[in-house]
Amino acid sequence: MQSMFAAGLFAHQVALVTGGGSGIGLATARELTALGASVAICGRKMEKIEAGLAALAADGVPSERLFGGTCDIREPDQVAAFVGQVIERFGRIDVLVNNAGGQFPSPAETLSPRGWEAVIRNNLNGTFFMTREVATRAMIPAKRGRIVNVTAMVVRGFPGMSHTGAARAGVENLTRSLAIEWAAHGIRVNAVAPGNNIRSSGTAQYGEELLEVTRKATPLKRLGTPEEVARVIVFLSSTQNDFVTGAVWGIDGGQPLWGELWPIPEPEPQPEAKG
Ligand SMILES: CCCCCCCCC/C=C/C(=O)SCCNC(=O)CCNC(=O)[C@H](O)C(C)(C)COP(=O)(O)OP(=O)(O)OC[C@H]1O[C@@H](n2cnc3c(N)ncnc32)[C@H](O)[C@@H]1OP(=O)(O)O
Ligand SMILES: NC(=O)C1=CN([C@@H]2O[C@H](COP(=O)(O)OP(=O)(O)OC[C@H]3O[C@@H](n4cnc5c(N)ncnc54)[C@H](OP(=O)(O)O)[C@@H]3O)[C@@H](O)[C@H]2O)C=CC1
Repeated sequence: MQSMFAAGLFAHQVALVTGGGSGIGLATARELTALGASVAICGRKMEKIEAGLAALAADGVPSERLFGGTCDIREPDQVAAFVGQVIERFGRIDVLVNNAGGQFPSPAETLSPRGWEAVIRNNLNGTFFMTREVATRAMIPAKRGRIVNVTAMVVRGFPGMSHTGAARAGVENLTRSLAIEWAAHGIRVNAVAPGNNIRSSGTAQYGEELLEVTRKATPLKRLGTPEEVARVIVFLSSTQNDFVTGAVWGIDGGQPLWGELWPIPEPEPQPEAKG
């Protein structure tokens, strides 16, 4: 497909995409490499990273512009080691896409403390560890950088997944704080919030039935694609948008504006107040 971006827009630039072995992360890595970037991808499972690197190589990206390895973003030591490898390999990091994340459905009342913590660590702590490492070691010294945090559509809360709703809202607020703190360093920080309606390797785990529910709750009456989300991420990653910072960009087919999101038990009817 023809790109909406100018050829060579990311030539001589380096991007680190967490969770870049699958789904939205891989679609972002493909768009960035097609535009000339060198890209480093990481995830917990090496098979996924190898599959991602193979897909990028099959696109025709030369191996000298690709790097991948395992890194659990929840572990500060692994984050430090991976970022060090990327800097050693490419010498710089211009773009960080914090895309890695995920959770499991659970009613709040039965969430165990460990379950809550697992999801907060995966989505909020991990994003912070990676962001600070890349900023302090590559972007602040270079006085330039663009960070894009992938969150989720949480403006209406996230009933049934309150842990991830809280974590993603935390990332959105972190986005705003760092956009201000690091403006002086030439670093822009933005977030992209996909609707909970993107057909990907991630949502495949939730099953076709739930995807159909979420499609029906979307005014545009279809699911989004990882490539559509990737184009918003790439737009915010480019130097063509240097006046955009601290923003949260939704890409959701209008989902937050309308209707019931998905079925959780309906609240009980309540008597009207007397006076
Ligand atoms: C209404 C919905 C609308 C759904 C609407 C559909 C739209 C969805 C939109 C979003 C799409 C995406 O995000 S796409 C991305 C999709 N991918 C994912 O979501 C998978 C990501 N999940 C993971 O990576 C992991 O499960 C992760 C969250 C990090 C937790 O892994 P850990 O190894 O840290 O966890 P463990 O050590 O195994 O367990 C830690 C605790 O968490 C609990 N725990 C772990 N998995 C659990 C599970 N499936 N169900 C219950 N509890 C679980 C355990 O019981 C433990 O608590 P104790 O028992 O007390 O010890
Ligand atoms: N698809 C959708 O509708 C929506 C997606 N999102 C979010 O968008 C992002 C991408 O999702 P999507 O592409 O759909 O799903 P995927 O499951 O394909 O992508 C998640 C990626 O993150 C990696 N990852 C997860 N946890 C960690 C970790 N602790 N450390 C390092 N890597 C990790 C996974 O690799 P590995 O398992 O090997 O670690 C995987 O490659 C996620 O944050 C997701 O929650 C948000 C809203 C909606």
